[in-house]
Amino acid sequence: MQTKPFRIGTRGSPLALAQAHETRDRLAAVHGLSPEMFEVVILSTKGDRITDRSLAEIGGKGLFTEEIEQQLLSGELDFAVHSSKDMPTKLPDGLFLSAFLPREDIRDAFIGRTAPRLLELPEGATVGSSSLRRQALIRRLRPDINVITYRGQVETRLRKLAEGQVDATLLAYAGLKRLGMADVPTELLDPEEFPPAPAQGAICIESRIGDKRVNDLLAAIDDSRTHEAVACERGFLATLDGSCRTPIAGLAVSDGTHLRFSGMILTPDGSTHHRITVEGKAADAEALGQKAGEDIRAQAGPGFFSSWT
Ligand SMILES: NCc1[nH]cc(CCC(=O)O)c1CC(=O)O
Repeated sequence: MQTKPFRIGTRGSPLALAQAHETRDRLAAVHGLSPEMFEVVILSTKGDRITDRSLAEIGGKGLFTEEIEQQLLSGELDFAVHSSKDMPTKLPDGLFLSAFLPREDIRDAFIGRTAPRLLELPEGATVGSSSLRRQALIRRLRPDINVITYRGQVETRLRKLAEGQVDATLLAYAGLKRLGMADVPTELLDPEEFPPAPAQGAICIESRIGDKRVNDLLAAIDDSRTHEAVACERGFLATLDGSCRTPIAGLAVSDGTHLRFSGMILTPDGSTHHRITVEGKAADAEALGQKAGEDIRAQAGPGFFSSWT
């Protein structure tokens, strides 16, 4: 039997730690293991160290994952826990997303200081968000709003808001709930009008391909519906060459047999957008997402994408 603890890699933010602890607790419970059989190893990533520039400026890909993946590949870690939303669509050779926890609420939360709802903000109000998707969606609904880049951990963003640096901000409701801050939002945005980022609200586990001992352990907590939904959303993102530079939204729902995906792409100024919906077998999740990506690309035409560069 295994005697050395499994080493779990995570970032050190309160949200990352909450996610790693939830994963550890689920694994311990399902396998009847003591929590001491899991050691949570905290690593700092480039994304944690650079907080004064937007993710798009730094060049989003792998910012929150690179250091952790190196340690997975070298065998320092057995697996890593991430927000699926932060994962590049292409992983390093030898690694894969082996399991997904049951998805949290997928909605974006609006936290308003000078008005409780996005559409009620005063003319010309300032909203802080570093996400190009949120920036574009805000501008689509409220072109008068001044959107400013706004990064840092959830706690930092809420402090800046309380200090009056902005009128409002947006955060994933999932993260707030995991931090015990479910009552912070003043509005939960309708996912039809304000669709989430691909993979929002889903915790994933990354591990080595072929590491049977670890992957068997992880398979026991994999939520297959979340796994299928995120595979579809990431297929969409990958086909559109998604990085943090692109305003892309997408949400799939799987009932285990059937899957339905809706995606949206916008110009960064929110003036133009396209939507797509596809349905099919849950088993074809990734291919369905890719097809949605190809179809929306054709629908939008090449002129649309010049706004992204
Ligand atoms: N690095 C940003 C990030 N990655 C995952 C989450 C939230 C949790 C989730 O979507 O699972 C957040 C913060 C936010 O968008 O508010």
